[in-house]
Amino acid sequence: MISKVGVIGAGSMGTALAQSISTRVEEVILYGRRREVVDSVNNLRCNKNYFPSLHLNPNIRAKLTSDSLDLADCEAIIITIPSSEVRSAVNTIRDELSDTILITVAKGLEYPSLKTMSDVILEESKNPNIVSFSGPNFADEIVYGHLAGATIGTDNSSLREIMSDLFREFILDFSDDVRAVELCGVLKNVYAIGTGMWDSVYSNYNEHYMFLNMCYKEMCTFLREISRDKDIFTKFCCFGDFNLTANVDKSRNRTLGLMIGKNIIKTPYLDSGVTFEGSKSVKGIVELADRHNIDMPIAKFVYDVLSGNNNVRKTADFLVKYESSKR
Ligand SMILES: NC(=O)C1=CN([C@@H]2O[C@H](COP(=O)(O)OP(=O)(O)OC[C@H]3O[C@@H](n4cnc5c(N)ncnc54)[C@H](O)[C@@H]3O)[C@@H](O)[C@H]2O)C=CC1
Ligand SMILES: O=C(CO)COP(=O)(O)O
Repeated sequence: MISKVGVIGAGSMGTALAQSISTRVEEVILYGRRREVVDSVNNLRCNKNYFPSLHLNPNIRAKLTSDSLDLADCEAIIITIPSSEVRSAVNTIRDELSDTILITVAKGLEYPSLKTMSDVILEESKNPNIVSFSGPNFADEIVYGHLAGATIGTDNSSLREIMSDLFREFILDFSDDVRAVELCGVLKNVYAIGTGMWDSVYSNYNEHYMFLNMCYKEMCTFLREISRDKDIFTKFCCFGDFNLTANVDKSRNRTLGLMIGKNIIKTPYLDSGVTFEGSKSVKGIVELADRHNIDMPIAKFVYDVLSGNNNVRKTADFLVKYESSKR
């Protein structure tokens, strides 16, 4: 159904999705900021900064975001850059976005607006054809064509059909609450950091799964308040992605929590250049929770430790006492 797709962001997820959908469409343009990445895609047929040993399919071409983009030719555009960059990136190209489908993959919340990326994209582009794509998806597995599940957020049935065709490499489920799908991705990053912190202090399986359960309960309490989709809890974007990111050491967010807990990284945590989405979103999640009067001690734990206001051991002990006091 779709023949040409633009992917903004030639990092891990951008390259992975470009490779995945290239089997379904005639042409994929991968838009990158760095000349060396664009040159390696076009001349060596690989993205040497992210997946140096992967041969990219021949219908993937790369372009510099600073050049003329010709985005108007693309029937769909997938936005795969860190959330903190989305507003300015979309603003720069807003005149070319009026007729396309915009797919957001970024798992972050804007601060201090507390807007999800679909809100940000709508505000900047004025184009309502926005779909959220989220699930338990490590880019380094997608890029090699391994099976994966994802949730498509859209309330438009024809977009649903188009997405089913475009992402045929995935097992999909659907939600008509675009924002809830995105918030699942934001929340699971926060709890992945928290679980990493917790696991740096408590190392038994019982302790790990007790905490994991507490995190999921807190995440569900938040979603129950915010989500129009009452079945969101069993979808890929929620249960699957929460588990993947909190449990698997390949997750950057979980690794950040582990490294802080083991004193490899000092707090207050300052931006390192690595895409640790949860560290940027946690303050917004804590404020959203306050706004809706939702008790979220674990999100506060993560925020307190990252901002240097408390250490992992003390805060983990506080959480145990807090949970016990609810009896
Ligand atoms: N890597 C993964 O397994 C997954 C990542 N995501 C989400 O996708 C988003 C991107 O993550 P990754 O690809 O992993 O990050 P990454 O750090 O691997 O790549 C991000 C890329 O975006 C580029 N970039 C930044 N600002 C840009 C701009 N204004 N214009 C063009 N390019 C720009 C950077 O140069 C970098 O190449 C994040 O929100 C992440 O949570 C979602 C699912 C899985
Ligand atoms: O979103 C992801 C998997 O679904 C990637 O997680 P990290 O950003 O923690 O690596």
